Amino acid sequence: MEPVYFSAADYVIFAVLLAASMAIGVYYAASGGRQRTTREFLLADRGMSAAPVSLSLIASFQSAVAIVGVPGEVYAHGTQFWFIGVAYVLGLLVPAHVFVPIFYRLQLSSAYEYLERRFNKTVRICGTLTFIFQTVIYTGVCIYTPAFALNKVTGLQLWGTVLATGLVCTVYTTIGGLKAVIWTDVFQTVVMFAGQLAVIVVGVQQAGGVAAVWTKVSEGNRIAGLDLNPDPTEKHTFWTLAVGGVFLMLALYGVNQAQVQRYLSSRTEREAVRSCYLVIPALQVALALSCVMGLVMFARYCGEDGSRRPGAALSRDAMVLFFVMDMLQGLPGLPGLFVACLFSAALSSISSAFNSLATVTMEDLIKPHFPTMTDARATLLSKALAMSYGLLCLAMAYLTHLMGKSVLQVALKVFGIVGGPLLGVFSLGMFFPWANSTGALVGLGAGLAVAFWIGVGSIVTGGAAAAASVPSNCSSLFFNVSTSVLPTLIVSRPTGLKRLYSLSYMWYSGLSCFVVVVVGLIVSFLSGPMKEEDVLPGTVYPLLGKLLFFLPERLKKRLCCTGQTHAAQRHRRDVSLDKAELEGQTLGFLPTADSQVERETSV
Ligand SMILES: CC(C)(CO)[C@@H](O)C(=O)NCCC(=O)O
Ligand code: NA
Repeated sequence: MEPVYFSAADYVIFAVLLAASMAIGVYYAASGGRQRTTREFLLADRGMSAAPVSLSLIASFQSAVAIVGVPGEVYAHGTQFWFIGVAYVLGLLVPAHVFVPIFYRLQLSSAYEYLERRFNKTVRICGTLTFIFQTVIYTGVCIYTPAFALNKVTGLQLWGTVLATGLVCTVYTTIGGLKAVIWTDVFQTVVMFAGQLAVIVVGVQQAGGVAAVWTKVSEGNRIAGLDLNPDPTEKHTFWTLAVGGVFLMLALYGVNQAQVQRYLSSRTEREAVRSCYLVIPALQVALALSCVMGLVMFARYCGEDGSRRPGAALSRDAMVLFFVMDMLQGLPGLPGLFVACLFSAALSSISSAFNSLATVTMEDLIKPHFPTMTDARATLLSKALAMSYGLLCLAMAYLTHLMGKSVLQVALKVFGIVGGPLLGVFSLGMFFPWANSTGALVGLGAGLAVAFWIGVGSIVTGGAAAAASVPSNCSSLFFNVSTSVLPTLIVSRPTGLKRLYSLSYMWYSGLSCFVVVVVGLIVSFLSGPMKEEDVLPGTVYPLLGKLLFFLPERLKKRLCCTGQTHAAQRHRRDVSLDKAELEGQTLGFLPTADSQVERETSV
C-alpha cells in the first residue's frame, strides 16, 4: 500500500486544528479569573450554558475510535449497530431527571463525593480508583487510534504523532482548565462533523450518486432489519443495542466523572438538564454520519478488483482509513480535513479525560487529607495532575499498541467492564434506601469481579473461535482483512462457561450493574439495612415511591419509599440554603466532608 501524500493545503488544515486548540487554551489561561481557583480550573466557574456543554458531552466519548470503528462495523456487518441510537433516548432522559438533579443539588465537584455522602469514605475511594483505572485505559486507546491510522495511511511516524497529540492536549488542558476543554470540544466537534460529511459527499459522488449507493448497499445486504433474536450472545441485536445500550449510556452519561463535571459546571440545574436533552439529537447526528459513511464506503469499494493491491493485510480499522484516504486522494485539503476530524475526535476525548482525572485525584484523593491547603496551592497541584496524567496516558498508548484488537470493541468493553459496576454502586445508593456501605463495597467488588471474569474470559477464549469473515458478498475484496479484528464467527452454539464468555459485550454494563445491586442489597439486609430517614438528605431518588404511587401513604411508609420523609424535607431546605449561598457569594471551596458535617449539625 503506497502512502498517501499530503498537499500543502492538508498540512495547513491540520496545523490550524492544533493551533486553534492551543489558542483556545491560551485564551482561557489569560482571561476570566486566569485559572487561579479550583472552581475555575475544574468547574469552569460553574457558569456554562447548555449548548456548549451538550456538544462537549457528546465529544467526550466520541473519539477516533467511533469515527473509524463504526463505519468499519457497518461496512462489514451492515447497519444493525445503528439501533444503538434507540438507547440514546432513555440513556439521556434518566440522567436528565435522576442523576443530574441529585448531583447538582448536592453541589458536588466530583461524582464520587456522592458515594461518601451516601455511604462512606471507603466506597468513595474505591469508586474514584475504579474511574481512574477505566479512564487511563480508555485514554490510551484514544491517543493511539488516530496516530496508528495516520501511520498506516500516510506513513507518518507513529510515536511522533502520539507524542504530538498527547503534548498539545496536555498543554491546553493544563493552562486553560475546563473552560478551554469545553470550548475546544465545541470547535473540535464541528471539525469532526465536517470531516465525516466531506467523506460522505465525496464517496456518494464517486459511487455514482445516492441512488447507486442505495442499490449497492441493499443488494449487499447492508441494510439491517430489526434483529429480535433474544440470544444474549449475539453481538449486535435490537435487544443488545437498544436495551443493553441503555446501561452503557447510563454508565457514560449518568455517572462518569467527565460528564458529571460538565453537568456541575452548568450555570443552573435547568441548563444542565437542557444539555442532556440536546445531546440526544446531536448524538443521533454523530451516529448517522458514521453509519452512512460505512454504507458509502461499501457502495464504493465492495467487489473491487483485487489485483490493485495484492497481499495487503489490513486490520478493519486500517482498512477504513485506507478507503477514506483513497477516496479523498487528489482533492486538496480534504485528506487534511479528515485527519483533522480524527484528531479532533481524539483530542476532545483525551482532554476530558485529563481534566476529569485531575479533578477526582484532587477532590477525592488529595484534598480530604489536606483540609488546610489553600486554593491557590490546590489549583497549582491540579494543573500538575492534569499534566502528569497526560504523560501517564502516553504510556498507556503503548499498551494499546501491544493489544492490537479492534479498538471500537476494546473501548466499549472497557466502558462496560469498569463503567457497569460503577453505575451499579450509584444505582444502589440512589434507588435503594436500605443499602448500606458494606453492601456497596461488597457489591462493587462482586460486580467488578464478574465483569472482569467474563471480559477476560471472552478475550482469552475469543481468539480460538474467531474465523475470517470477509463481508459475505465481497469475495473479490482486495484486502485480506486480518482475522484478529473480526468478530467471533460462532459455528456451533457454545456451552457452559464458553457461553458465558461469549455474552455480547453490549450486556456487560447491564449485567455488572445488576450484580452490584443484587449483591449490594443482599449484603445490606444481612448486615443491617439503613432506614430511609438515616440516609443523608438528597442522596436518594424515591424510585419505589414513584412506581408505587397508587399505594396508600401508610403502606409506603412501611416500605420506606415515601420520598416524603423528614429527611427529604430537610433536604429541600438544604437546597434552598445552597442556592442562597450560591447567589449571595462566590464559593471558594466546594462543600467537602467537613462542611457536610457542619451542615448536618446546623440543620
Ligand atoms: C459511546 C457511544 C456509543 C455513544 O456516545 C459512541 O460514541 C461510541 O461508540 N463510542 C466508542 C468509543 C469512542 O469513540 O471512543
Ligand atoms: Na472526542
